[in-house]
Amino acid sequence: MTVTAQPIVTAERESALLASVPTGLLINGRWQPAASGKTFNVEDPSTGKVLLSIADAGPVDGAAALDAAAAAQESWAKVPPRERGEILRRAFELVTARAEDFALLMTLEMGKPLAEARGEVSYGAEFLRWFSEEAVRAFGRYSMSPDGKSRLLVTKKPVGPCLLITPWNFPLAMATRKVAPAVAAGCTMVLKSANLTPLTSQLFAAVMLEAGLPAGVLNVIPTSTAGATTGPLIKDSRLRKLSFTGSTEVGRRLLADASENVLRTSMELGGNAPFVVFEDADVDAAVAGAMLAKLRNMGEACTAANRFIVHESVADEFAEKFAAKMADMTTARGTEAASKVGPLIDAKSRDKVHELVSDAVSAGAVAVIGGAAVEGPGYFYQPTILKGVTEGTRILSEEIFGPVAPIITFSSEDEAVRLANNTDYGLVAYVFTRDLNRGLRMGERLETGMLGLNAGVVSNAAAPFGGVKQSGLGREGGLEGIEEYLYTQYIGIADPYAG
Ligand SMILES: NC(=O)c1ccc[n+]([C@@H]2O[C@H](COP(=O)([O-])OP(=O)(O)OC[C@H]3O[C@@H](n4cnc5c(N)ncnc54)[C@H](O)[C@@H]3O)[C@@H](O)[C@H]2O)c1
Ligand SMILES: O=CCCC(=O)O
Repeated sequence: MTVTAQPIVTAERESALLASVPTGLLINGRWQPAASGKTFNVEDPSTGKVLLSIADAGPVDGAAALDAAAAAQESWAKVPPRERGEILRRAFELVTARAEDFALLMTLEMGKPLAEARGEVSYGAEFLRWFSEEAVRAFGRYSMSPDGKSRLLVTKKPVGPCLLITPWNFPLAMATRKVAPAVAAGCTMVLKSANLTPLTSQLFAAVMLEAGLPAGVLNVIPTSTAGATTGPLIKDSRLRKLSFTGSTEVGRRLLADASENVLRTSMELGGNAPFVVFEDADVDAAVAGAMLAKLRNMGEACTAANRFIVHESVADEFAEKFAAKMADMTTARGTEAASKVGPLIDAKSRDKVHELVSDAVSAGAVAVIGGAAVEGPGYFYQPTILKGVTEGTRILSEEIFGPVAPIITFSSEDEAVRLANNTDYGLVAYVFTRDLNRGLRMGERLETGMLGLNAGVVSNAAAPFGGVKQSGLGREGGLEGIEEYLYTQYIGIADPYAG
């Protein structure tokens, strides 16, 4: 749908916000230029225009950032948990107070509609609040050995300096989901933000300093040369943990690099979520869930439903109702009043989405709606539904990362399970059914780290987020999130009653 321009923020407001974003590297509490003096451009994916140029870290800056993190580790680990929690709580209040700035910045650099960006601010800020509460609960235990002859003291300690690498698609939440538990646990950090969307991390780091985080605890090194800048850090024996969110392809390479020093790792990788609609589902509820699971973040989410596996008896009704909702999804710059779907992140991503659609169509699929890029500036793609997709088509095995919903049908529960599990990924699945036992059976049979039961979104700071198979290792958020930044130490104590 074409719309007349009706921006809800002025150009002056955009410029003023951009002018307030720190453009340096954050090393040891100071914003500074890259040692090489180099900068790189950050672009608006709705227009292709440059928003800002920021310092471009290289290996020398990476080393300085790790020096700062390593030097701060001992004193930071001694800061009382309550104090660490209070810094996080203040950061939560500050991000919330500046919610409009964070939302607009994400819309500008990443493209998501402003309303969605506001949703990400709440989601991202919640990790700060959640871990402000968890900071004081990293308990160990004291117990008697089974033979009664000795005592066992088990404590939790911060793992030490961490390298955090984040993707471009959720510029705030992917950073807070790592930084908050690391702060709570008492770890120092080097954050390598995504080169396509580094601005939100810059503003977030400024807020962390304002909240009272001591110099050196969080160091931020945006860079256009990710491998060259972070590679030496992964090999440095002072680094104790790598937490990566991004593609399975890059994660696999980093895991190999991390094996050299036997680093602790957390890997939040790609997904290929099945969205299963049974014949007994409430089809309207399934369509509402599908809109969320598919169109949240323009489909650029690891949790995005990638394969709609629909019972043959309700497939036509589901596709028609889904298409009617998709037809209302106006594509426009996220600052436009009418915008419901923003641009994809770049031309490469948009072209890859179209390649997958064309491949499916040439194998016999039919576009119920959409099926093409949107003409004009920016990297917009039409919300698309494909019917009659056949097993073995590329679109069913690769992450689409765009607003495209391929539908494949099934006739029995066993077939639905087989189709859903037929992937190397295992992040999340969605199941729509009115039969609770069937829902629980699907939970037991599906090979995923998370399941949305009659729900199109599972993301929640209080829940353990993460996958199995090639979707990753470890969990972020929930009670489990802080454990990724702690190690267990055991002290064996002689029998206190012995002579
Ligand atoms: N499981 C999750 O929680 C989760 C969350 C968000 C995104 N993702 C996944 O992320 C992908 C999209 O994000 P992306 O395109 O930014 O992924 P990506 O793997 O291309 O990049 C992720 C990050 O790694 C950096 N990077 C790339 N090569 C590197 C190297 N050799 N050494 C060090 N760092 C390197 C990038 O600069 C970026 O900061 C999708 O596959 C999506 O499913 C997963
Ligand atoms: O892209 C994946 C992260 C999505 C989320 O945290 O909800």
